[in-house]
Amino acid sequence: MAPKSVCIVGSGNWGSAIAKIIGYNVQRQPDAFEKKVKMYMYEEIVDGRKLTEIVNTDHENVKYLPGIKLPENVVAIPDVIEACTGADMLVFVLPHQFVKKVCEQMKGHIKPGAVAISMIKGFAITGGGIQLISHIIAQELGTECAVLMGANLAKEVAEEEFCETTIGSKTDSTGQLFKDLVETPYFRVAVVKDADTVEMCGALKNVVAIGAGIVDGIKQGDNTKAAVIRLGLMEMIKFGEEFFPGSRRNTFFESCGIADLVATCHGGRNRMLGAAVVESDKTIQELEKEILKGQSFQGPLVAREVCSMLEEKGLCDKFPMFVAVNKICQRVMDPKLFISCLRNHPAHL
Ligand SMILES: NC(=O)c1ccc[n+]([C@@H]2O[C@H](COP(=O)([O-])OP(=O)(O)OC[C@H]3O[C@@H](n4cnc5c(N)ncnc54)[C@H](O)[C@@H]3O)[C@@H](O)[C@H]2O)c1
Ligand SMILES: O=P(O)(O)OC[C@H](O)CO
Repeated sequence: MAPKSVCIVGSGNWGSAIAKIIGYNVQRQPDAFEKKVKMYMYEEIVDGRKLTEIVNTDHENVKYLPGIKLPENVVAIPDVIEACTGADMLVFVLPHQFVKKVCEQMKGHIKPGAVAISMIKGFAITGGGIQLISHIIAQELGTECAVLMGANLAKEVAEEEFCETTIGSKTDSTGQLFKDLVETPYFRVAVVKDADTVEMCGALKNVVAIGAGIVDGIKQGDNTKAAVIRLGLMEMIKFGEEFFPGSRRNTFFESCGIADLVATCHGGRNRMLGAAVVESDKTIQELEKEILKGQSFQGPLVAREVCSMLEEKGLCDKFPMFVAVNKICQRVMDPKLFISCLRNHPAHL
């Protein structure tokens, strides 16, 4: 079989870290993958130069993953149609709010038989309710779409610190193909079939991470944060029962579940946001700009998406932590009341 060509759709903090892995891995497996990896990059000017030009000349994404050299076979392309045309494998790694628009541009330009994977941690709300991003990609582009989620803080992965991740794929062949593309000695991949639960975990942990940050902001310690992680996990399992029936309990014990909760609740950007919301009066947008300098917090948007579904279904009482995080982000609840929400959690009744 001819080597497969790969296109990465996205080039932020995680997009660049995964591009480093893929760029090296395709070189190690020339029979399986084409050497050139195309990476769609949303164009912007950094220090008077185009970011694509910086990446293609200096081989570093100075804005989103500074200090990390990218392999020279990763080529940044500002036109998503040019980037995806002819690709056999599409790796989606954009902040979730941009996915629909980018897919609309790609529609009609996808190679027949191409397969996709989503590394995006979020949901979309459509007329039909809450939707998984991988389902949107599959519907829009007519491709199979697997997912990859895990305890994977981008900087640590880019610095080659050991971690695990979970690929969820309904077919073994696609799961294995993407495992071959991304696995390294420091980035270990488990493949499971329960893809929807894997993806749901990746999205919901962003909300719990804000809760962990709120605990830091109100100066509570590790016991309280552990309670947030545990109660968050309970709400994630409950959310699966309500919205994604058939979830397997074991999936929550993969890297995409408990491990990502632990990592994000200690070291993630959404945790930082939770603390900042307590410590300052600024809006989420102002905090995003100030703290992340162009990167994106996914948690507030996911909290809003989740709570709009819970309200519609009359389920808010069963998910007090998700609801409280959303209200605190919306500035309609005093963060000091977060603890009473934990104290009165239905898991204690
Ligand atoms: N950063 C991490 O540690 C990490 C780890 C695992 C998963 N994730 C997930 O990966 C996804 C992508 O996150 P990230 O960290 O790579 O991105 P990021 O937070 O660095 O986001 C910035 C990216 O968005 C792009 N962008 C801005 N405006 C755009 C537009 N209008 N259209 C298209 N793109 C636009 C920017 O060019 C940049 O590439 C998210 O769902 C995130 O939850 C992130
Ligand atoms: O920095 P966060 O909070 O977006 O989390 C990053 C990753 O999802 C951690 O696995």
